[in-house]
Amino acid sequence: MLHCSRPASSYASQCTLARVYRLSKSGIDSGPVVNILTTRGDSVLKAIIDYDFTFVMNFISSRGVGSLYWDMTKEHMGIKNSAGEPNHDRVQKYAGRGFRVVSRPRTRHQLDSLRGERRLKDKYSVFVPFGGMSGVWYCEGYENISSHLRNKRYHHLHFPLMRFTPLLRNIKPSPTASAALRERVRRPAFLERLTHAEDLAPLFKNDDYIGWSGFTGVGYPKTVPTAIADHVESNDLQASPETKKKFNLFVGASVGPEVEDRWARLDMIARRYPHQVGKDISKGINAGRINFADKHLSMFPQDLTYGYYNLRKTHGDPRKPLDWAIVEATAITEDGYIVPGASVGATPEIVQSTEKIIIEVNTRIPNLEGLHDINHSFVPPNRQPYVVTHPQDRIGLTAIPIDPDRVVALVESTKPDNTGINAPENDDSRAIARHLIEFLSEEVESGRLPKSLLPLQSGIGNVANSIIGGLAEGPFEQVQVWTEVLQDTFLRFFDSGKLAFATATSIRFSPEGFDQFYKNWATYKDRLLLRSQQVANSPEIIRRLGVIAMNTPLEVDIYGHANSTCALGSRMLNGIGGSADFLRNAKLSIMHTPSSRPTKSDPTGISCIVPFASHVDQTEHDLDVVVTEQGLADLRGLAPRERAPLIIEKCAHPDYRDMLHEYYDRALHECLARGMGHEPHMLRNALKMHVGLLERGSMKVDKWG
Ligand SMILES: CC(=O)SCCNC(=O)CCNC(=O)[C@H](O)C(C)(C)COP(=O)(O)OP(=O)(O)OC[C@H]1O[C@@H](n2cnc3c(N)ncnc32)[C@H](O)[C@@H]1OP(=O)(O)O
Repeated sequence: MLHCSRPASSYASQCTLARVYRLSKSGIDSGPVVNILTTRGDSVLKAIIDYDFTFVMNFISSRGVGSLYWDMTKEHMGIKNSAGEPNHDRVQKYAGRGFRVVSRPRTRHQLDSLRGERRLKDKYSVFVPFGGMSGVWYCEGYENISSHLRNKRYHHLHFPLMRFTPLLRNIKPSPTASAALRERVRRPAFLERLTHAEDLAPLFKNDDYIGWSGFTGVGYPKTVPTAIADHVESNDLQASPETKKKFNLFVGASVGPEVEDRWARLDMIARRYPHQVGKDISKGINAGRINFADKHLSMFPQDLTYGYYNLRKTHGDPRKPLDWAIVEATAITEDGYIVPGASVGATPEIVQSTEKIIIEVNTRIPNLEGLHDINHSFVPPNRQPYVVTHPQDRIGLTAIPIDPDRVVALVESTKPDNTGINAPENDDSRAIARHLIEFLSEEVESGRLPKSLLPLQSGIGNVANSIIGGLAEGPFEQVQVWTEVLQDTFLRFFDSGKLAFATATSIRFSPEGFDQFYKNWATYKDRLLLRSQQVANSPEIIRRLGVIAMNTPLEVDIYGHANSTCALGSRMLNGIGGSADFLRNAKLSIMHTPSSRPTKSDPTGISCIVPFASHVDQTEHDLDVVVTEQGLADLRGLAPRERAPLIIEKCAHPDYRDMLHEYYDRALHECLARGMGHEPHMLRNALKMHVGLLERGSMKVDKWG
C-alpha cells in the first residue's frame, strides 16, 4: 500500500511549483519515496530544472524517463547549483544514497554541461520515451528517433534557461565547425551533431561492444578512443571494480599503438578480435587479461554480420552486434556516406552492425574520394558473387553507405596515422627476394606464368618489402597486384613503371611514404583501388585471378605445415591476418622466412625450419614453395617423404641442417618399421628443439635420444 502526503516544499515558493505529493510505502519519510510534482505553469519541468542540485535532474514524466545530467548520474555524482552549506541535509540525503557532491566539476564535460543555459533537448540530456518509439532519444546531436517526433511532440518541453552559479558559466564554447570540416562534410545535418570527443567519452559503458575503422595502423579513429582513455585515466575509473570499464573491441586488423596499446595498458580491453599488433596488447593477451580470437581477415566481417560475436552479449538490441562504431572519414557525401582514409578494412560491416555511429572526420589527411570500391554485405541465402575478373574491376560505390539516423556524433580530428617506418630490408631479405625472382622467371620461361606474372599478394615486413623492391628492378612488366596491404616499396614499384595496377584494403606507408603519395596523388590515383577486407581477401576472387601469394611464418616444418601466430605453440604474436585467406586459395602459395632468428644467447638460436610446427596455421595441403635466404624448395607435386629432405637441404640454416636430416632419417626408419611411415615423426623428439629454446635459449640439439 502507498501512502500519500503533501509536505511543504522549501523551494515551491521559488518557482512555478504548486504542490509536491510524496508517495512512500511506510507513510514515513524513509525508504524509497516518489515525489509527484504539480506546477502552476505550463510544465513541471521548469520546477525540476530550477532545483538547486543536479541529483534531482533525473525524472519520470507521463511521456518517458529523462536525465539532464546522465553522465554524472552514472558516476554517482552531483553538483551544487547555488551557494549554501555543503553539509546541507539535502546533500546528506543523496550521500546516503551513494552519491557524492562536488563543489567543482572534475572534467571538462561536467563543466560544460553546467554552462549557462540548459534546455531539456540539449546535447547533455537523455530522454527515453515510453512506447511507440524505438531506442533512446539523445538530445540534439544524439538523437536517434525521427526528427519530426523531436520537433513536434517535444516542442512544448523546451525550457529557456537554468540558473547556475556565475563561476560555472561559459567555461567552454560548443565546438564550431572549421572551414576545412565544412568543406569535407557535404551533409549539413551532420554538422549539427558536431561534438567534443571528451563529451562522448563518459557515454561508453563497461562491457560495451565497440567497432573501429582501421587496418594495419591506418584509417583508425584517433580522437574519440584517446578521449575515452583520458576519461578513464583522469577519473581513475579502473581503480575500483564498480567504476572499471572494459570494452569488447572489434577492428578489421591492427590500429595505431597510441590508442590500442594505451587501452591495453589501462586494462580497458576485455575482448579483441581479429588481429592486433602492439607490445602492450599482445602482453595483455598473453597475460590472460584480454580474450583474443584470431580469425581469417576475410571471415571476420561476415562473422560479425552473422551475429557470431554477440551470441553471448546480454545487453542492447540483439540484431545489432555492436553498441558503437567509431569510424574515421576523410569526407562525408551528400547522402551521408563515409569516404574512408587509407584503409577500408571491415568498416562497411562495422557500420552495418552497430546501433550508434560516431564519425571522426580527419581534416589533416587529404580527402581520398575516388580511391575506394565499397560493397554491401549480404548474408546467405542472399549473398552475391563478387564479379571481379581483373584487379582494376570496380564493383561497388566510392563511399560507405550508412543509416544517417544512427549517426549520433561527429568529431573533427587532425591526428595523423601513426605508421612509423617500414621494416628495413637486409641481406637475408634481399637474398630471399633474389631466389623468388629467379623462381618466377623460370615459371615464365616454362610457360606456367605469363610475362606480366599473375596478380601478386605480398604480406608485411622486411622480406615482403624486399621482394616488391626487387620486382621494381626485375624483369617483369605490366605487373598487377591483388593484395591486402601496400608498403613503401610499392611506391618504388609504381615509379619504375612496371606496376600497372594495385588493389588492396589498406595502404600502410611510412610517414615519408605518405608524404610522397599525397604529393603525387594525381599520378597514383588511377592505378590504385582500396576495397573492403572481405573483398580484398575473398577466396573466390583470389582463386579466380590465380594470385601469387607470399607471406612470412614464424616457422615451417619439414613437411610444409607453417606457424604464423603462436611462438612456441603458446605465445600469440599478431594473428593469422590474411595469410591463410591467400595461401589456401592462391595459384602459387609461397612462404618466405629467414632460416634462423637470433635469441639473446645465440645468434642462430631459433631455427625457422623445425621437425614439427608447434602450432599450425597453414597446412601442407596449402603450401607450394618455401624459401629462405639459403634457397628455395619447390614442393609442388611432392609427397611428404619427398618434401622433408628437400626443405631441409634447400631452406634450413647450416647450423641446423645435419640435425634435421638426422631427425628425419631416424623418424623414417622407426615409422616404416611400424608400418606408419607416411609423414614420419619421433613423437618423443618432435618438439625437442622448441623445448631447448624455452629452457636454454637455443634450438640446437646435441642428440635426439
Ligand atoms: C595484416 C595482414 O594480415 S598482412 C598479410 C600477411 N599477414 C600475416 O602473415 C600475419 C602473420 N604473420 C606475422 O604476423 C609476421 O609475419 C610474423 C610475426 C609471423 C613474423 O614477422 P617478423 O617481423 O619476421 O617477426 P619477428 O622477427 O619480429 O619475430 C616476432 C617475435 O617472435 C619471435 N619468434 C620468431 N620466430 C620464432 C620462432 N620460430 N619460435 C619462437 N619465437 C619466434 C621473435 O623472437 C620475436 O620475439 P620478440 O617480440 O620477443 O622479439
